[in-house]
Amino acid sequence: MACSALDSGTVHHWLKICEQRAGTAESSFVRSHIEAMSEEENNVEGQGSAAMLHAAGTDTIWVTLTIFILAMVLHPECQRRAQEELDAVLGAGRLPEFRDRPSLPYVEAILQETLRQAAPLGLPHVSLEDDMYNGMLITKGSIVIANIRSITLDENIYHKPTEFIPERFLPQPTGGGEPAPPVYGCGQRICPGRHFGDNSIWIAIATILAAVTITKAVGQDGEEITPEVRFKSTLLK
Ligand code: HEM
Repeated sequence: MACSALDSGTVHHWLKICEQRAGTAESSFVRSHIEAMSEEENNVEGQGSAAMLHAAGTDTIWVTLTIFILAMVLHPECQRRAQEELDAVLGAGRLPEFRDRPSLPYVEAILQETLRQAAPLGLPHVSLEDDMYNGMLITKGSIVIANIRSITLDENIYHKPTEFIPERFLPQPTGGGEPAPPVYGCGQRICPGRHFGDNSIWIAIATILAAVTITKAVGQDGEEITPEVRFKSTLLK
C-alpha cells in the first residue's frame, strides 16, 4: 500500500467524510480508528491503513444498504416474508445476533439479492506480462477491470436477472439454488474487507427488518409515492 502520500491533511479529509457519513456503526468504528492512529506521530502506515479501510469500506456498505432500503420499499412481500422468518426464529423481545444467521435463510437471500445489484465493476489491475485468455492476447501493461455486472446480469446464471427475486438464492427444490454473486471480485486481489463488509451489512439488514417496517412515503394527496429507480454508471451501484 502506498502510504507515503498520506499526510495529516489527507487524514483530516477522511475524518470530514466520516462526519458526513456519521451514524453508521462502521463509520464510527473507522473514525475512532483513524483518530487513534492520528494521535501517534509518524504512524503514517497506520493512518494509511485506517484511511484505506474507510475509503474502501464506507461507500460499499452505504450503497448496499441504500439499495436494500429501496428494495424493501418496492417489494413489501419480500420484507413481510423476512419479518415472518425473523419473528419465528427470534420470538418476542430480542434483536438478531450473528449466531442466528444460519437460521435465517430468507434474510440471507435478501442480502445476496441486494449485493447482486451493488458492485458493477472490480478495481483496475495491470497485466505484468503478455497473457492469453480465451484466444485473446492481453499485452503486458494492459489495464484489466473485471466486469462483475456482466456476471450478475447473465441470464444463463440468474433467472430473470433484472428482477429482485431473493428466492433465487434459496436451496433447491423450493428455491432457485443460484450461486452467490461474485461482488467481492476474485483471485489474488479479492476484496480483503469482504468478511467485515458482509457481516456489517447482514447485521444491519437483519436488525432493520426486525425493528421497523419500511413503507412508501405518502404524498399530500394521501397517495403512496413509488420512487423512480435510476442507477448511475459508476464504480458502485
Ligand atoms: C458491500 C461491501 C463491499 C463490496 C461489494 C466490495 C467489493 C470490492 C471489489 C469488487 C474489489 C475489487 C476486487 C478486484 O478488482 O479484484 C474490492 C477491493 C477492495 N476492497 Fe472491498 N468491497 C466491500 C467492502 C469492503 C470493506 C468493508 C473494506 C475494508 C474494510 C474493503 C476493502 C477493500 C480493499 C482495501 C480493496 C483493494 C484490494 C486490492 O487491490 O488488493 N472492501 N472490494
